Amino acid sequence: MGAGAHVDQGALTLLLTDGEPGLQVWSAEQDDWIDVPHVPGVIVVNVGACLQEWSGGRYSAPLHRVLPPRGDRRSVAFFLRPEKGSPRVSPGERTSRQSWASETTERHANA
Ligand SMILES: O=C(O)CCC(=O)C(=O)O
Ligand SMILES: [Fe+2]
Repeated sequence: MGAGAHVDQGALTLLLTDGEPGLQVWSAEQDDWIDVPHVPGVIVVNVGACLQEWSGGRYSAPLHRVLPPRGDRRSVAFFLRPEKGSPRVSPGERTSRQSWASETTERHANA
């Protein structure tokens, strides 16, 4: 199954993939999608919208997607994130991890 362009909602995502291609990350520099290489045994660490917010933008949550795979594709993701619906304090405002993720995805889309 594929996944549309998004940023992960939480703080960190740890991802194991099986080598079947599909995962891509957006490169503003290249103005294009880039395949995330599969390296056996390597765990992909992805910054999510919460960590971006907490770090004041020092770490940025990358826009990524998963193309519909041609064959069987399996991935295992561990999401480190605040409990659903729990409010988080960011400088000056109170907002939820979901709205950070939507805002960040939107910002990427309009960049
Ligand atoms: O399956 C993948 O490689 C990534 C999935 C993903 O981006 C997600 O679950 O947030
Ligand atoms: Fe994701």
